[in-house]
Amino acid sequence: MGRFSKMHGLGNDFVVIDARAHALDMTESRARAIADRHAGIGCDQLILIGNAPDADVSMQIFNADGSEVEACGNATRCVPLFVGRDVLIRTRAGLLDAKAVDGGASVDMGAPRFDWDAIPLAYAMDTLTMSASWEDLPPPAAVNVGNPHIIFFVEDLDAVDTARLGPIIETDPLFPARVNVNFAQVVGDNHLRLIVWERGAGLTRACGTGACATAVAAIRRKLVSGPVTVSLPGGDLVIDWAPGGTIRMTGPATHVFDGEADWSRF
Ligand SMILES: N[C@H](CCC[C@H](N)C(=O)O)C(=O)O
Repeated sequence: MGRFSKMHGLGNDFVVIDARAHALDMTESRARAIADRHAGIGCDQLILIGNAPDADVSMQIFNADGSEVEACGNATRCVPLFVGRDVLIRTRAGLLDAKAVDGGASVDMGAPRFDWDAIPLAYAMDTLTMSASWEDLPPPAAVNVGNPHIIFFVEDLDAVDTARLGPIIETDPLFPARVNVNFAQVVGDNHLRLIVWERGAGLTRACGTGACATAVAAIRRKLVSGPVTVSLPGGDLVIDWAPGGTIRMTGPATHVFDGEADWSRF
């Protein structure tokens, strides 16, 4: 039997497994089965905490569709709560410094990348205002914050059919690794509203890396100035970034319950 913790960041929910003492072979199909909300435990992402030679812990991230990915902002904020102290985390996107703050955590998410081949895109293009369009959406921006994001700034977020447009854009051939799709509305000099169709998970109640990417793109386009409050369906995150620097994300982290499971059954 193996223990797990059910946790979330603003309703973006996770099954967190401590694999430091007993390694667990996680495959796409096993991750998908665990994440299944009807036949499994249910989560947007599955998080495996392990050992790392150059950090306090390692973190592996699997989307609900089983795909292993580079970064997850909301889960990163849960790690200090899960481990019980501030931690340096080794991820596929690099080393992340996560410190517990009242009710959550503050994380240095590293520096954003903007080159077309760092997003990645299938061919060269300006990523501040892309020469690509989908239906009547405005020209987007693209940012890599460890994982790939495209950001549309719209006049009326409630008028956008995010559930229909999200999967179309996520799987567009312009994105060889697929993409997380961010729909944002500027609501103040330091305030954005955001809805995210996540690669490999669909519409979630919050996306930490999406909030980072969207705040960075808005600052680059001079639509807002930092620190930026990003209001997602599940609640608010505060993102601070200045050109040339790293991104600081601060927000809640919640432990819901612990459980036990026989992983061989998945
Ligand atoms: N769906 C993302 C991973 C989870 C990101 C999100 N849950 C967050 O809080 O950053 C991807 O495929 O890159």
